[in-house]
Amino acid sequence: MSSNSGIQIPSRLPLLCTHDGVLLPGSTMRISVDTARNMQLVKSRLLKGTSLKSTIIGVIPNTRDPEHDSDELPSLHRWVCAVRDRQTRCRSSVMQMFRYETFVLKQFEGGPIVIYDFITQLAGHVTCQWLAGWQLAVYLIGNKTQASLLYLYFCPLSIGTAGLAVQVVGSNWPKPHYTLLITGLCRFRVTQLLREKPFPVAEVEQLDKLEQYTEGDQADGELGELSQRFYQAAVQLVGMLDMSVPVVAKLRRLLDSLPKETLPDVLASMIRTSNKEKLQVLDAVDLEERFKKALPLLTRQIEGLKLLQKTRKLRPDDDKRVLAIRKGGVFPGRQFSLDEEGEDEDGDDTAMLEKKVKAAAMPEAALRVCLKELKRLKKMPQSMPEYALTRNYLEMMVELPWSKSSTDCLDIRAARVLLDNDHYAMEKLKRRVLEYLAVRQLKSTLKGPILCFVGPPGVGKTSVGRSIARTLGREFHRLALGGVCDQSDIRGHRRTYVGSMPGRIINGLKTVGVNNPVFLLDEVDKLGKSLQGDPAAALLEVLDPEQNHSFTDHYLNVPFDLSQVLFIATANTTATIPPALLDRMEVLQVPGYTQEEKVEIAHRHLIPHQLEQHGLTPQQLQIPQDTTKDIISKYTREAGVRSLERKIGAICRAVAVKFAEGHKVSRAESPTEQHAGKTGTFSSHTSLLFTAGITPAPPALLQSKLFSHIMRTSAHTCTYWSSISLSTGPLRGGGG
Ligand SMILES: Nc1ncnc2c1ncn2[C@@H]1O[C@H](COP(=O)(O)OP(=O)(O)OP(=O)(O)O)[C@@H](O)[C@H]1O
Repeated sequence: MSSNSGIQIPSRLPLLCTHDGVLLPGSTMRISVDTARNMQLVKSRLLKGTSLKSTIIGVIPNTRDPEHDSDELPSLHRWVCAVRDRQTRCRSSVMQMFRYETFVLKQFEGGPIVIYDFITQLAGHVTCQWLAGWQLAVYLIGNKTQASLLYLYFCPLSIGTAGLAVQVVGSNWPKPHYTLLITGLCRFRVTQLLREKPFPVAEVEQLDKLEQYTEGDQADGELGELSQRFYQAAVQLVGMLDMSVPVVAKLRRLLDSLPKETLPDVLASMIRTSNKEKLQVLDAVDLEERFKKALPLLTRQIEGLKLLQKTRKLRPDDDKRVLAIRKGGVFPGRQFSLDEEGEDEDGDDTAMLEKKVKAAAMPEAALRVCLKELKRLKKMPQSMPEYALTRNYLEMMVELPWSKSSTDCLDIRAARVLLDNDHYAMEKLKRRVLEYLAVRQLKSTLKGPILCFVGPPGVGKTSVGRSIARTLGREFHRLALGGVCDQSDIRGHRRTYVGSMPGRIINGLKTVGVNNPVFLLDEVDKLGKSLQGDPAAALLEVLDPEQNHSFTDHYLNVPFDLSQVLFIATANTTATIPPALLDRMEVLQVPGYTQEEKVEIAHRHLIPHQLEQHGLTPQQLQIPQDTTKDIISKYTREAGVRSLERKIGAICRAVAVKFAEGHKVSRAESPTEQHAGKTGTFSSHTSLLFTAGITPAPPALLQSKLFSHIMRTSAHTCTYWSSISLSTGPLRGGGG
């Protein structure tokens, strides 16, 4: 503004009434324009005008509640009055009149008498939103001796800020609106409203003379002292901030170069102040009064900062909070505030995002795209729908593990032990996996092959995949491909689509946070096909070691190197896997288990696992091998062990119920206590079945449909069966 000497604002200004806050001279703010009048102003004045003058508009703060603000222009040119009998009527009746009994007063006598104390009283009762922005004058009319009758005269705040529209951005979403970036130049007073439609234009009187600031004549007397105190307070405030932040350093320099008269406006727009306080500063046409109004606000901010520094030691990562002042540039840049609480993220989040982009260690191509998007983002108003899309994109890009990988801790002996511990049998499969791991140990950049475990359900294909990840010390991620029939599930959507997202591969990488996890592509044989494309075809690129170093997800639109990812696929059959996909994988058949193997798997893995799952100890429940064999041969018919595990789970639940009930297995109740050895322990075949509600029934009963049904169903049913059995007296048969 200092260089603006000689600029005179036009004597006629179009008026923009805004709810967005109070524009003070020397500050810049964004104003959202969506009312019909304001839209008209933008269209016919800002967008059509060609001269500098046409970009200067008058901004009138309209702090009435926007919800209750009608399309009507605030009564700029009307005398709006209310009557109050000072003696008899209570204030609420004033309020009512204030709101509903307004009328046009044609004649009035006497001069304006502003009764300040009355205004203050009233201000407490009128919602601030409603009152603020209105200048209130009270006229005493009629017989001056009848002072009880008061006429209130309201006229809208006639002081506003002439502003230069620096940027106009329009959008049609969610409804047509413009966003203006306006820099405040000086105060003006509305002297006469010239027209109201299509947008208000008024005759104005310029209040702050722009050139007066540049003349440099030092004020003396009280004003000089006040301005010096204000300057020192401003220096103290800036000194409390982090000087390494560029905007703070710039502000410090500005404090010295700006004329002192401008400081109240500039500082009041930056520090934490309410709209009401800003209005008071705006209303203070007299410079001395303005300093007096703004100085307490500045002192309050300093005290607040001192308190904050006392209560909270600044940590290095707390510069984020200090950065909260970075609401853009300093005067005449964007309006910025020292608000630390609540909205610390908003203003500087693009700066944070930029930092994250630079720290993400992404390849050059990706970095270039990100920086370009970031540049666009900075220019975009936040209200634009594309703002959110671009932000989401950038956030996704910075979260991806471009060069973050876990270190393999591969020891073949340990791997063998681990695989043996996790899985019984499966010799062929384990041998091949060990070979694969051994080659990987020798050549860490091994490209392929991609292993595909094919076998019936429940034979441990998925859990071997998990074990491999554990053996390698890598992150594990399972992609369930069953039923996937849209290729964008794999490759993502292009960003032009509404609600676009990256594909599962990229999402999985984001979840695990490293670029070398073990990805288990579960059920590749159940991939579907639809009008949305063939996901199996999209997988071809992913699974081809020659191509997957530059896998391009449609959403990211930049290549991501998948060559470090270890892909393992599982399928129940190769018949439905597309040949091209099958060709890229090494198929390892995982056959079903024999009965003996199942018994071993049950006792080594499934029973301990189920006991742990049900909170039981091996002392509380021991399942004899005979029982396991019975369950395998008579109640499960499967190649894998999933249903066997379920049956063991059913037994555990039944036993858990007994223990939870504090059930003591007494001789009278349980004929099997002798087998159990001690009360509350279930170990023998008979006691086990008894406890699970599976009574050691005679062979005929064992074969019966009812018994099979019980074995197949829940513990609840089993308990029911138990009670029937108990009530029928001592049990016959059963072994142990
Ligand atoms: N050899 C084994 N040793 C130990 N546990 C096993 C073995 N085989 C299977 N299991 C167990 O069986 C359960 C089912 O295994 P898993 O889910 O891996 O089967 P799957 O072959 O992937 O089945 P599907 O084809 O239906 O996905 C798991 O709890 C697993 O631990």
